[in-house]
Amino acid sequence: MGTFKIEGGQALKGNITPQGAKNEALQILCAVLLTNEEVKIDNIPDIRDVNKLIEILGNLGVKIQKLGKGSFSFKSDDLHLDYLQSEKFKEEGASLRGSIMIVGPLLGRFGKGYIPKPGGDKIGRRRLDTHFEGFINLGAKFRYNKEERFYGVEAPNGLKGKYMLLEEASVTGTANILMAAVLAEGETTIYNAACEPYLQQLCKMLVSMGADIQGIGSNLLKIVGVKSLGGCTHRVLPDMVEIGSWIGLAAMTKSELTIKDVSWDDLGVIPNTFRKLGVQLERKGDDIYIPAHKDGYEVASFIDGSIMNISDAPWPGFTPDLLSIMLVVATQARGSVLIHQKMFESRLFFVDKLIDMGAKIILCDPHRATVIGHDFQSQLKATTMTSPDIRAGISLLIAALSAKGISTIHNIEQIDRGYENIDERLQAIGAKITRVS
Ligand SMILES: CC(=O)N[C@H]1[C@@H](OP(=O)(O)OP(=O)(O)OC[C@H]2O[C@@H](n3ccc(=O)[nH]c3=O)[C@H](O)[C@@H]2O)O[C@H](CO)[C@@H](O)[C@@H]1O
Ligand SMILES: C=C(OP(=O)(O)O)C(=O)O
Repeated sequence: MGTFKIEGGQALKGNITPQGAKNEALQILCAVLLTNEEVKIDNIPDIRDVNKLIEILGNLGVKIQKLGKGSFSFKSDDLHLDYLQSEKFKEEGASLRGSIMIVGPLLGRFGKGYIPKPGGDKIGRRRLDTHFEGFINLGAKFRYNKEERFYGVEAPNGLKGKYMLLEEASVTGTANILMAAVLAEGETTIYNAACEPYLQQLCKMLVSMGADIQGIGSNLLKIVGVKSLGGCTHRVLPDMVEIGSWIGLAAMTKSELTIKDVSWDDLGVIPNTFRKLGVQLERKGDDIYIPAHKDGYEVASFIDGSIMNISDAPWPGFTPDLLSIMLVVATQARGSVLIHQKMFESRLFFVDKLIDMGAKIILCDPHRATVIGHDFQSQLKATTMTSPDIRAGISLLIAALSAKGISTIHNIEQIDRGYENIDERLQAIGAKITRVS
């Protein structure tokens, strides 16, 4: 189990450039399975989850070449599909969430796809029904081995396009069904599709490979299947959750930071949601400039004077992956705020650690926490903690960087799952953070 030691309480300063987006990279990498031609991808983040997926692709027989930092070429012209039945795959496929998205492209191209119950954060139930109902709609036969927790879909006679209304706008579910539908016969309609920028990016990549997709960016996708897809080049967007993490870090440590090349137009409500907590940020070209919040930041109130509420919703709503960061930023705001995590059931339990550090938080139930901000009248106190999931992990790291004294965070593999080289990048803007094991 890896550990960070963090000496908090110092203001940071400088520029930080966000990595390529983890959740986009996971979709895009799975799409390389759809063609036997070469696909070149730039701005792939060097993080644990992405590297694990690249390893799975390699074991499946994809020819992979590293062209430079974050830049890879993939060629899926001679796949070893028998790997999908191996014990090795059962272990490797189960180690991250993103691996689930190999099923759609494999089913679309080869008429069969398999996956063990995927991993990812333990943040409550994470059902896969939307994925498999979508494949069944396209004509696949579904089987599930309960003992081994191993899922399979098969369509030896190919897939047929269909109208479907998804039960929920699942991000990976939409990506998976879409990647199967692009090679199905006839027209598929996916209503209540997830439509976040990373899915739009996947759609654009598929179109550049020769797919026919209408409605990109909306929750109604119309796909006309094609016989085969060709190669393409694609660049991954900057990671909006990392960008939000750096905004939160700047506010909590009263630091002046510039976040470079953020692709502002793809950030949706993220900048304004930080403004609800009183965090000032300015657009400068495609950068975000955050001044040092010397006098702190004050929570806004609703027009009717009721308590501010920040909650998640499928895109274009506020991403659930930034709520833990909002919560930690709220601990030093002037005013109170209700954080409502609607999607996941067990993502707020980490507040215990913040309470230990002196934060004023009432966990109302597993989905809601009321935070009464300190307005920097009282600093959080350093402590020893263990990171339960990726976003709780980064939130605890931000808390530790703002706290007085030396904190220790264990299980930092959770943070490394989604943040590239985080210790060195934070050291470059003045943070006192060391990786001790
Ligand atoms: C690898 C990857 O890309 N992971 C992301 C992906 O996970 P993932 O695709 O697994 O998440 P889903 O979009 O399927 O659903 C997330 C959770 O929200 C619930 N739900 C979803 C849609 C909806 O309309 N109502 C609803 O309640 C689901 O029941 C589930 O508990 O999307 C999540 C939601 O943005 C993010 O937190 C994850 O970081
Ligand atoms: C929940 C997350 O990731 P995953 O879906 O990979 O567990 C996340 O990135 O916040």
